Amino acid sequence: MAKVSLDKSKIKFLLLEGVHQSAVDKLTAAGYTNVEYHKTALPEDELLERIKDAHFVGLRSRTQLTREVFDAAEKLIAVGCFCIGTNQVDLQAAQEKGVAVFNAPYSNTRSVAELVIAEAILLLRGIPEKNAVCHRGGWQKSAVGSFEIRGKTLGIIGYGSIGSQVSVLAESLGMKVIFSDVVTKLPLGNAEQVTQSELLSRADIVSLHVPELASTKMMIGANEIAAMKQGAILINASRGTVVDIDALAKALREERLAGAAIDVFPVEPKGPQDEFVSPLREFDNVILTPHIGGSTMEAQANIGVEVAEKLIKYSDNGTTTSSVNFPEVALSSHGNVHRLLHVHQNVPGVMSAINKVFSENNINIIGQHLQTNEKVGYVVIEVDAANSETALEKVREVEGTIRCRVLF
Ligand SMILES: NC(=O)c1ccc[n+]([C@@H]2O[C@H](COP(=O)([O-])OP(=O)(O)OC[C@H]3O[C@@H](n4cnc5c(N)ncnc54)[C@H](O)[C@@H]3O)[C@@H](O)[C@H]2O)c1
Ligand SMILES: O=C(O)CC[C@@H](O)C(=O)O
Repeated sequence: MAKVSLDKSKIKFLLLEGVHQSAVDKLTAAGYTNVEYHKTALPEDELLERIKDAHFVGLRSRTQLTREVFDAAEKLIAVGCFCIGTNQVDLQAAQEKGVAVFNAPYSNTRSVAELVIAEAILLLRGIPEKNAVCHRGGWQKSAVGSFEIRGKTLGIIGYGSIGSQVSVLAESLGMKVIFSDVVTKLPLGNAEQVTQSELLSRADIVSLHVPELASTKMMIGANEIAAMKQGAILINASRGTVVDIDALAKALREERLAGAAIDVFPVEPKGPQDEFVSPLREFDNVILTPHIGGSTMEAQANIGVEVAEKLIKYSDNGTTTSSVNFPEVALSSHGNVHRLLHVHQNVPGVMSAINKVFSENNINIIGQHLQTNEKVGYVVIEVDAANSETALEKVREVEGTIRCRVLF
């Protein structure tokens, strides 16, 4: 019988943006030795070239996987975002091509939460300006404008994995926490859910922890900043599209806000060779960081393992648990049977056509696992080894098929 399950050594992993070595180690230990590793994001033309024969791609926040890239990526099976955000990936295009996308939803959340708390303390004490003055030879020894965070009100917009951890840390330091979210959330500790407008009017520090969505684009603009307390502080470690930077710069220039900490920007340099351009560079009372909220050794090592494991499981046995765009199927290893992984448009008639292939060709189905979302169906069919090649050939012809592969 012809070999239809791809040899592991032929499965190409394209890893970009310096994902942690732990990912490479995991892949290698699992038998995936064909790993092409790049320390940076690739220029678009090079990405289009390198991704052509890749079965898996791993990236962080700088690589844009557009529809054009998916069109070029003829062999792509799955994408691993070695981070939380998946806004850099055209999830719709991925789904239409039958490409599963995975991320690491928790591994760097503590790192972001710690940074936010540190920034809140530094900004309330006016440390960024005092530090800048010292560097220039000055000596601003004064308590004016310096405050403890104890007793102050922290307003968290987006009470998810990161927002809720910031909440717990802030309360442990004696802060009062209020939060707003589009979903009703169980408050941790003594935190209180309020409307966004109430939050803006009450908080001494506003910290943003929402994902990049059409609904969060520019959600903090001139009106929202005007609604904040005089002398309040804004922290954004979510996504650069969430805040109107020009409106923020204006409020800082007018001394409406006492300071800000911004980790993410509408346009971020592609790498160290590019200049970081922002109207916020002029302010000593703004902490500017190069999108490193989640960049700690602990977080990156954990992310490397977590995402590599998800890619390995999908490659080895078809499991899609926790994919962000794909129906979730959890499978154990397949022993002696062969496993067909069939991705199809979720329209009436596809499953009956697939099942007809098996009955008409007298192929016994040993096991079948089906999950769907509104666009895509993912069915895993276990068959006897002797029948997998015929089954693969026939189900590939079923109308509505997006892709199909076999594992053994
Ligand atoms: N700076 C960094 O390095 C860094 C690191 C990790 C994550 N992030 C960013 O932080 C974001 C949040 O991460 P998370 O793990 O807490 O995500 P999460 O999905 O756990 O939480 C997001 C929360 O925002 C809420 N939300 C969505 N739209 C909202 C709106 N319009 N108003 C109020 N709440 C809204 C959601 O209901 C959810 O509770 C990520 O999507 C990512 O973009 C940045
Ligand atoms: O590592 C990165 O580039 C992105 C980190 C962060 O924004 C995330 O979404 O997890």
